[in-house]
Amino acid sequence: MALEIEEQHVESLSSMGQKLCIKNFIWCKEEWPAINYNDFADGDDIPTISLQAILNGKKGQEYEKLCQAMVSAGEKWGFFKLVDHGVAWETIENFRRQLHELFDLPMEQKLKGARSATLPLGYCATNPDYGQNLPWAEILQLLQSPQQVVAFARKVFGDQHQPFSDAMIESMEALEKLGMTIFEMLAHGLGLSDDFFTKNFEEKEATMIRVNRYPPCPLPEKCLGLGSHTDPHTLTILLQDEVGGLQMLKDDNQWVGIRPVPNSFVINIGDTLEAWTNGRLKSVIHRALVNKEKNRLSVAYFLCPTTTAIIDCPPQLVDPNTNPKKYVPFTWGDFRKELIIQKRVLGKTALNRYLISP
Ligand SMILES: O=C(O)CCC(=O)C(=O)O
Ligand SMILES: [Fe+2]
Repeated sequence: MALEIEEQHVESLSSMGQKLCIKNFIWCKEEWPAINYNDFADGDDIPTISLQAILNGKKGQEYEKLCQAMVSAGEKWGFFKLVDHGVAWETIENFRRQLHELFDLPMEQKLKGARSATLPLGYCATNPDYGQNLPWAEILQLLQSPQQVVAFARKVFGDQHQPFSDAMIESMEALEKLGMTIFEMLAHGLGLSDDFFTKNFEEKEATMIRVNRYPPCPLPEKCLGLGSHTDPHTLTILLQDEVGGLQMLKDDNQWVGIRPVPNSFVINIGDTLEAWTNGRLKSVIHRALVNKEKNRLSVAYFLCPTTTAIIDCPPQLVDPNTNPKKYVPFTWGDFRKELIIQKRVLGKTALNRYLISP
């Protein structure tokens, strides 16, 4: 019976001419999840931060408290949930609807916007770079570039591209604005000038969005939507739907599910921000599980600095005795090149090359 399942053709993730079976997606045993996609340990969840008190733009005592709370969450968990964040929920709902419509199209039509062999931008069914341990996911990656969004949408939808293009561009703009607010708050909470990070984000097109849609999977105990990894960028704003499946690895080496909350974002620190803050803010390993019944949609918005931005931790975050400088300065462009060559990042291997004493 088990073998029969493994021989089943995976239509939703097989590109044209490719015939993938479930067994192609089975991960090595060490990676098999021991807890389910919908297991959430109450009390052990990441902190929730509400921006309600500062939505009117006033920066009083409440602002100080929130900045501190954000930094503490970044230090202890590397993750937090953000509610009352100021992004109109209709914008997000419409975006999600458009994304589902895209993924619901016949494979043939989606492949009109397929990524090329050299640039990981566009649509792909699972990830062809991986060879083994294939992610059980359809993926769309695009840069924050209205021209690129429209070019992609035109390939897939032709003259009917406008609703998709508009929804994608509007959401990217809202996420960018939210990202800058978070960066200002983190800088403030760390005792840096408020624009310490944001002034390095002038090149909007450096930022990337990845949409993951995980189809129902007949063998969720042996497959993964996305294997354990850290995000190499600076900060991720993640939108997950109500299904659940995102898990993070706590410092006691236990996986914990991040319970979906309506109208919220999950924010996590990436490797580059960990280096930028000399290890104060933590980039934490996480993964996405799949399930037997439901499609799951998640959108990861990876904030990336300008190509020439120099990632160098400020002196305020270095103490020669207790916390010496951990990384040599590097540019985002240099690190990004490494990431493209390396293709699959396991742990923080790409960043390790900048460690002062590995
Ligand atoms: O699907 C999720 O919840 C996680 C996605 C993620 O970690 C990523 O795209 O980097
Ligand atoms: Fe991630």
